[in-house]
Amino acid sequence: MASMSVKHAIAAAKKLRSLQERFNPGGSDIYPALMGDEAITALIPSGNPLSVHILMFTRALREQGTDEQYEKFGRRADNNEIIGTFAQTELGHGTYLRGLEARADYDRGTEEFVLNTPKLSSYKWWPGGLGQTCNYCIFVAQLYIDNEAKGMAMFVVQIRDEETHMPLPGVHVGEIGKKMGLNGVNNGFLGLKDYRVPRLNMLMRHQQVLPDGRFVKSPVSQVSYFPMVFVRCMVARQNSNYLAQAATIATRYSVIRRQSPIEEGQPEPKILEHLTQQMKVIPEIVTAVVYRLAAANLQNMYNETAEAVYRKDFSRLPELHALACILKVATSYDSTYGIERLRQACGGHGYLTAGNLGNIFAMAAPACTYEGENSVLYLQVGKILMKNWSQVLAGRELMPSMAYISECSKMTSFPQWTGSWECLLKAIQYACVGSIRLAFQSYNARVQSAQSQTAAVNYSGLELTKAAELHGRSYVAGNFYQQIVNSPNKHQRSPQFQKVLENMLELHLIQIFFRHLGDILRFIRITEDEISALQRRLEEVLKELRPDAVAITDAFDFNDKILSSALGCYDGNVYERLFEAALKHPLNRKSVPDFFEAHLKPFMKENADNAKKSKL
Ligand SMILES: CC(C)(COP(=O)(O)OP(=O)(O)OC[C@H]1O[C@@H](n2cnc3c(N)ncnc32)[C@H](O)[C@@H]1OP(=O)(O)O)[C@@H](O)C(=O)NCCC(=O)NCCSC(=O)/C=C/CC(=O)O
Ligand SMILES: Cc1cc2nc3c(=O)[nH]c(=O)nc-3n(C[C@H](O)[C@H](O)[C@H](O)COP(=O)(O)OP(=O)(O)OC[C@H]3O[C@@H](n4cnc5c(N)ncnc54)[C@H](O)[C@@H]3O)c2cc1C
Repeated sequence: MASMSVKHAIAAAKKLRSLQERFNPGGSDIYPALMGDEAITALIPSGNPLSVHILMFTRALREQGTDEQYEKFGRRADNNEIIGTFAQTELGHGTYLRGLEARADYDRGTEEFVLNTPKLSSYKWWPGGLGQTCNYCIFVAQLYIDNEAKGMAMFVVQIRDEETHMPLPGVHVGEIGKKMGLNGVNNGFLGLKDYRVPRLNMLMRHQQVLPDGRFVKSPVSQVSYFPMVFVRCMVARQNSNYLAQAATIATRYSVIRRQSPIEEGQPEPKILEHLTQQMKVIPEIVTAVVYRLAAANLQNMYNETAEAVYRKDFSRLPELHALACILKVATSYDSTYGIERLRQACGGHGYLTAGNLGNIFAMAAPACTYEGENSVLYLQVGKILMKNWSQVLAGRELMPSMAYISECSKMTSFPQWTGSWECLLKAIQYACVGSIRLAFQSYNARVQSAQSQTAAVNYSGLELTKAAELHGRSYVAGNFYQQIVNSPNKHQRSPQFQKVLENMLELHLIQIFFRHLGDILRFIRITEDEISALQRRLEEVLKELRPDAVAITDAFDFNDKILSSALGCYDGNVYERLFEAALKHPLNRKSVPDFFEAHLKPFMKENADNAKKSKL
């Protein structure tokens, strides 16, 4: 599987390179890299072994290396002359980066770093492509000068000979084993023993070790985390894509499959005529659209921040970090939940490999873990919200994406309930700010009672993660509302299209309202009649969107090859394709399977003989 994936990945990378040269010669590299990875990954159901090379190795060289280091390593990496990965996680540490055990000791005598993974738990473990594909990596290690720890640093390390691909002396490298999915990626392990690299192999754009061993600290230590921020932004886009693929498959299947008359004596309807089926499928279509728009917004913010960081302006890093965490978590959680719900909406055929929904789930699910495990990133955002609440209490202005927190903090009570979109959006924001206030009271009480900040974060973790989740909902719903209601290009839309968008906004806001009804009722009084009215509107808007469901998913414009699903093909010939896939199964090559003579027949004969004996 790995070699097939590498072959496909190389072919796709070549194709994309030629497309880029044709349509976007010398254009900005960020989009093709994204498109390249998404397109290659979409074409290789077992995952793209070049993904981390495209998304992290080349980017880290560009953003963390000096211009000279980019000339030496980055150009060759961008041109796929060398293939690398991002080797940060270890067998014993993934989340707590300050606990990483791999070490780089500076030898001023030879102006080299001596790299070691001192224990088994220090081995790098997980990096994509590390097992068999890569001949280089970015090796993340704790920097030591005269045995004094200086923090994390990144090193360009060649791990295999460029001609023979043999592991170099001092390198122990291989594949970590079968996974739930993405088995074409050859995630690997790497051990280094007294492995020497020249001083200039340490990426030194933001921090330096001078020849005599003097250390020049980075102006902002967190900028070394920037490669992860990029991938978090990319995950938001990638996982909304996975959800859109699953929604396309389930929608198309739901208008082909007929089952269970709604009226006695009537013909069996398409299953999408059942209201409960509409509730399973249509909200996921809308969620995919909502996250695609939010991810596009975040990507723009990343690009702007990356350019600012290049100019040594680090001011926008904290807001980008918070939003990248929020969107990476919300999109990966909601897409994996949504893909599984869509699989269940396709009955038994949803469980067939030929439907491809299981594989889409297996591709989407690890995003809840990699690039920062979701609960850990929610805690990050919870901490940031605590800091911003202190700013609110001090009357200071907040970052733009948190401005609503200041506004809501000034409200002594929630205004008269109207049920309008603005009312629903404000309700989610108001519940978020209420949660932040409660979390802050708990957190602050702990700090006041002499708990350390780290301990107070841990013991306030449930309230911090709730506040973070509601902040994510507020940001995503607010972005969708702005794009539908206040977009500058709204007048260019036909009234029919605007109506479809508004129906999607109505559905999204009502769905989020019901999903967080408990969180909202904690801070806002809403009567039973007002809630029942929203229930009616939910049923109504599902009915309104039903005729547009296929058109919206067709607009995602996934080629049948990308969907790779017998249930979701454009021509709708589901049963023919399911049967065609079944007949291709190796077990159908012979009428009598080999195991009959070898196992089944003796087993049945033995049982028959025993039965006869017991009768005698
Ligand atoms: C959990 C983390 C963030 C903890 O960071 P740490 O420095 O240990 O401590 P703090 O939480 O106190 O943070 C200090 C300070 O730094 C700010 N900050 C943290 N992260 C960032 C960031 N990325 N950008 C900007 N600022 C950041 C934080 O807000 C604090 O600011 P103050 O103002 O309060 O001082 C860290 O350990 C972490 O990120 N862990 C997760 C590790 C991870 O993401 N690993 C991914 C490995 S690569 C991978 O998975 C690849 C997958 C392949 C694929 O995608 O296919
Ligand atoms: C498919 C895949 C691809 C990957 N590719 C790469 C790669 O290319 N390069 C790379 O370097 N890494 C890669 N990783 C590793 C990934 O980044 C780590 O798995 C991730 O950072 C989590 O670290 P961990 O697995 O060590 O879990 P741990 O950090 O051990 O966490 C385990 C669990 O403990 C809990 N936990 C941990 N810390 C806290 C906390 N502070 N508060 C509360 N709970 C906590 C969480 O529930 C967490 O799920 C990949 C992982 C996967 C699954």
